[in-house]
Amino acid sequence: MYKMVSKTCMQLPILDISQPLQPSSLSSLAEACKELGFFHITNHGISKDLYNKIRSLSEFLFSLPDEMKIKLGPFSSIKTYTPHYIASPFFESLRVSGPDFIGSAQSSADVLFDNHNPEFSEILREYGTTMTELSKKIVKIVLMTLGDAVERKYYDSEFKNCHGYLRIINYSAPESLEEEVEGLGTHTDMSCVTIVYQDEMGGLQVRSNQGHVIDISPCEGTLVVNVGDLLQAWSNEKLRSSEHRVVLRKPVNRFSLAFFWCFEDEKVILAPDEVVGEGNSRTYKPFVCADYLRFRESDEKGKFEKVGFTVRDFAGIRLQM
Ligand SMILES: O=C(O)CCC(=O)C(=O)O
Ligand SMILES: [Fe+2]
Repeated sequence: MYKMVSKTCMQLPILDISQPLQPSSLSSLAEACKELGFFHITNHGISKDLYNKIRSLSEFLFSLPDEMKIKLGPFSSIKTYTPHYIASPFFESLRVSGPDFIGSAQSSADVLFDNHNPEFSEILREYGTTMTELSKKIVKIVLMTLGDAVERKYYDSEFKNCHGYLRIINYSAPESLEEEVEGLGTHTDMSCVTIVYQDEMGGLQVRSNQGHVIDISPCEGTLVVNVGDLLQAWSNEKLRSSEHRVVLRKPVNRFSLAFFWCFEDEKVILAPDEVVGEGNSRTYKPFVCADYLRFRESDEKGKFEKVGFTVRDFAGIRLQM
């Protein structure tokens, strides 16, 4: 696995997602998507109040005994819960899948709560539908960074069947704080784009092209967006899916919401000629989305999105020197 060695700080572009795109924003965004694959969005429509509600209801859920939570997975039929020690000793998460966010949240809540709890599923419906709309907007804008015609020509034909799921993540507080610990190991995301609501703790880090570790510090009112493996492959690496991780530095728990926007399972991912560009070679073989997801989930090295078995290892074409 790659060792994160040196640290640098960097200001990411902040995109106002409520406004029509300005040419000046497009150029800084194009640069960010190409170099790092990370940027911030603001005026995204998720209030602090909505986040706090999800946080307090989820914290109650995560505080339940392990024998209750384990009824939600990973070895039960429902498989929405990832317990500690799969990704890291500090990490546990609950998955809520779209497009029926209400049904998905309710099916987890029904197992855990005796009495029907409509509030939990209702706020997750609100979060999920807002994220769905944001993801569509973000994909359109990211495609525009590849040229205006790319978005017009390919959004409807290639991206209209995308779907999303939310991972509610609870990082428990580390006890000893002699040095920082890894809450989530270095990985790339198996998405087209990911939208993360991180709390004020910080700790999200990304590795740049040059191998520098960059802190994605929390920035009031903004969400973090990153490009995932599916879009990296579809764009013939014109868009970058960067390795990132989460470190814990303080003896308090960290809470984040990560929303993954993905191609449909049966989609064949192949960069269009226009995106590859004349004179360039294609760097990925065509592949079926679900086959890649299975590759990541079934292979020991690919477990929980560990680096070493990513989309490049799966479908990358090694260019002859
Ligand atoms: O918790 C975070 O801030 C990021 C989580 C993440 O990278 C992931 O779930 O893929
Ligand atoms: Fe991630």
